[in-house]
Amino acid sequence: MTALTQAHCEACRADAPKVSEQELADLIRQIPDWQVENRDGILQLEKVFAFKNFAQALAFTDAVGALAEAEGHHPALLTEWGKVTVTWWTHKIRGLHRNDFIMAARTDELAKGAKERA
Ligand SMILES: C[C@H](O)[C@H](O)[C@H]1CNC2=NC(N)=NC(=O)C2=N1
Repeated sequence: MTALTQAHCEACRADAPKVSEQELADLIRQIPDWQVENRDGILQLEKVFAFKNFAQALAFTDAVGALAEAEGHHPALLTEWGKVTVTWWTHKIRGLHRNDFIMAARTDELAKGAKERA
């Protein structure tokens, strides 16, 4: 299986299966800093990224947005002075798909790059 950071999203269909409990347990271990949130029965992956100021937070937001557009899979983004909250889930299936874990891992890669450029 391709490492999450090297993987790409598959086109997600409304009848795609959510990750099983076992898959969730295996996948969350690969992105240990992310929290699994349950919002109205919808499982989501969430992480807060810290930055020196708003400009860096905004630049990271733009980078995540570009990744989302490239992969056709989009997060919720809350951009504030010095921090960005990123939330991934698959709207079509109202839950978590492997795509969400791929995008969380690739979001971490972008954050590393953002901090190095700081
Ligand atoms: C038509 C478009 O490709 C779909 O609506 C995509 C867009 N981006 C998406 N992003 C996420 N997170 N979940 C989806 O179900 C989804 N569907």
